Amino acid sequence: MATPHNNARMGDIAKTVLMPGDPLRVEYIAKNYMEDAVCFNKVRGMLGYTGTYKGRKISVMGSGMGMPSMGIYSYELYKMYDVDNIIRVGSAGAFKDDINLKDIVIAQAACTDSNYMSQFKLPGTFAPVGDYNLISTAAGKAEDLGLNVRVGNILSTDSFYTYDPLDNDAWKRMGVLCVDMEAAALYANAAALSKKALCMLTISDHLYKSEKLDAGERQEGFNDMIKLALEVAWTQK
Ligand SMILES: O=P(O)(O)O[C@H]1O[C@H](CO)[C@@H](O)[C@H]1O
Ligand SMILES: O=c1cc[nH]c(=O)[nH]1
Repeated sequence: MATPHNNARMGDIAKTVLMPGDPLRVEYIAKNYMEDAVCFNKVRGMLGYTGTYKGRKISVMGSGMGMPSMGIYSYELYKMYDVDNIIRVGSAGAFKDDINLKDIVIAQAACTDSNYMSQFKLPGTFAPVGDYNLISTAAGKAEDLGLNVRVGNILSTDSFYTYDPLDNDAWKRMGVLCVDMEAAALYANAAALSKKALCMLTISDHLYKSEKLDAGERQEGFNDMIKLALEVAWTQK
């Protein structure tokens, strides 16, 4: 049962899917961390692989960039392919001064400047939150692996380039740790479809220190986060 964006058949995709924005990060994870990885999707270059990690079936698929793209791919995985858990493994720009390049942030919740939530027709403001079980499992596994992670509030924005730097200042003042472009849509879809989601991010840019990773480091420099996400995925049935 293919969709307009995914060629996989029912059963090709595991119950837990790791989801980076970049499809080349998908290939990197499949080839370096999974055994017997088989490609289930190439439509639009949005690669998807299923393989095993420590004997457990796990998939990895790209989301593309931005809330509409994450909205499509996560909806189809949850609704059409009966996926239970999506773990986003993304990159982010840091707001807080005590966060540095390559640090890992676990998104407890995701604020947004996007109109994505309007489709749910709520009589107020929705707070997109990660699944508590996945968050606490990730925090515990990070400790086991000796990784120093931050758990907190993030921003999912529609605009990578900010015309008014004061916008970032306002989020920073509210204790928001960093910015990505997809977590809020993922958390909202999980809530709407009674599924589970977690977003973890490696800091690729610091928006107040003018520091950034290059394209190669963005594609392949996220090994600690990938290991952490796989360890969390491994705990899920
Ligand atoms: O590295 P990924 O997972 O794509 O995440 C971040 O990088 C992209 C912007 O460069 C956006 O998708 C943002 O959320
Ligand atoms: O969304 C993102 C991702 C990485 N760096 C940023 O500044 N923003």
